[in-house]
Amino acid sequence: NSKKGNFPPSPPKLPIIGNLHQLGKLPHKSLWRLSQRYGPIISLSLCHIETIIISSAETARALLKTNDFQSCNRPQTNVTKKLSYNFLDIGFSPYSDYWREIRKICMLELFSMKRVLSYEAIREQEVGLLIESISQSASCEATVDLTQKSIALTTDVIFRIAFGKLFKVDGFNEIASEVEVLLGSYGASEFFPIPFVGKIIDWFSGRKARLERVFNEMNVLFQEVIDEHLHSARPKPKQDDIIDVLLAINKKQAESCNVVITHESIKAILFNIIFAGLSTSSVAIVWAMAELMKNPKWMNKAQEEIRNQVGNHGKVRERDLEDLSYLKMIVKETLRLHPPVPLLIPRETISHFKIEGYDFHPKTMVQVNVWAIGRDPTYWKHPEDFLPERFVESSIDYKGQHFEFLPFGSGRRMCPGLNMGVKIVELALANLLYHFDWKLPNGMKEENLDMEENSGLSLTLHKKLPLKLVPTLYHP
Ligand code: HEM
Repeated sequence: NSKKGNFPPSPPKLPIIGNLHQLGKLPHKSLWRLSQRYGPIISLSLCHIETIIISSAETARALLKTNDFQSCNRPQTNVTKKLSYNFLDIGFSPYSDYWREIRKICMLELFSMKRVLSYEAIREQEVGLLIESISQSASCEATVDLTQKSIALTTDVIFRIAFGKLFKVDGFNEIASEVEVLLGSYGASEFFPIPFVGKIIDWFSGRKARLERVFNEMNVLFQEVIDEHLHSARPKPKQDDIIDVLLAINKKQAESCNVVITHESIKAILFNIIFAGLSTSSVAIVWAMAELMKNPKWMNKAQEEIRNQVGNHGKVRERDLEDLSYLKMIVKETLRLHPPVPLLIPRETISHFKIEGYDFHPKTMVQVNVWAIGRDPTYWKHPEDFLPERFVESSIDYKGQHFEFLPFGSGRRMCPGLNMGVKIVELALANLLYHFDWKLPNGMKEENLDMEENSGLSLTLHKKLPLKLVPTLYHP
């Protein structure tokens, strides 16, 4: 290593693999333990990749606010390159004129509050169907797999928003989990000091073939829906879906825009929207319900608020959500204890800067452990407890300005789908609590409900075991 300077503290390394073995099965937890020992800025060598881990609100602010521009690149891997159509997307594309332009267009056209609200009917209909299907189980006191139901809900909502219709794709859940694992892990070609040897290892281990297969399946699906949209016989939709919006930009932009949104860029953006929106929102619904099962007092309080507010309207509509302040606190508390993306998406530094006297050299990978920050006793009383009340009369929110609470990140790379994600989580949760009383199956006690996180080579933090509950229909 030829770089000089004041490096952050680092745990002892092994030859070749460096600190790789210290990541363990749950990297956010292992890194949290290391930060308690070595401080809020630590440096690790993951084979030959230099990585800095940030684990306090102050250092997160210094990175994501003070040095946001200097650190807003994304590390490039074979997986992100392939799945993002050679970096034509928003999430994995390096910082560039193209990325700035495409993110600006998407913020205005796809993620604006107006656009998010335009999909209200889709969310309400899909949540209605979810409630209908759970009601059937409730009528015969059958157990419901809420993990599977939440994934089905968010998939259907995102598909309808993106493609304009439901698309039942055989094996889509497998593609989705393959994408998650590929994105959340590194292959030998990234880590191995000699890239050529790494490529051979990835070839023999089957990783390369998995990537090709997943990409091809995803590509066929995206091409099919784009072709359908281009087909002149397609009836004019009541409201534009994401492909309509992007195709319209593609048509009119040639004269006015610095970058061109091609069909490849549309597929890359679809890749982001589908995979960024899907599991993040569904895991938040699952964790919230699991925490409420563990804390029946909070469950009752939430149900009381919702049932009083909604009365006998028969369902919670999006316009009711504004008045459900306790429900909103539950969502915040869930995102604090179980941030769906616990280490954010890795950043890469563009130029040199210092935080707390430590040098950050160009091309260093940086990860922010928002899971650890959300449990830091410096900012949170009883940090391990699920206490929605902590947000009463608190101005703390998740919009990237309170660095002790960053479930959507902060700065230039912050999640643009925040409004879309929060709307679906709040609406689904409110309706699950309005329509049903819930108990654990087979007389299980709250304290025995398993809250283990999944062992995870995935960017998203899942509950390890599916959440299975027994619903009883509530009659207003
Ligand atoms: C509860 C739901 C969600 C959570 C917790 C969440 C969280 C995040 C986080 C932590 C990041 C990385 C931010 C960073 O690196 O600083 C991110 C990025 C992103 N999210 Fe979300 N997200 C959610 C829903 C969505 C939805 C519904 C969409 C799209 C419809 C979406 C689209 C994106 C995109 C495109 C990026 C990449 C941004 C960039 O690199 O410029 N997210 N999200």
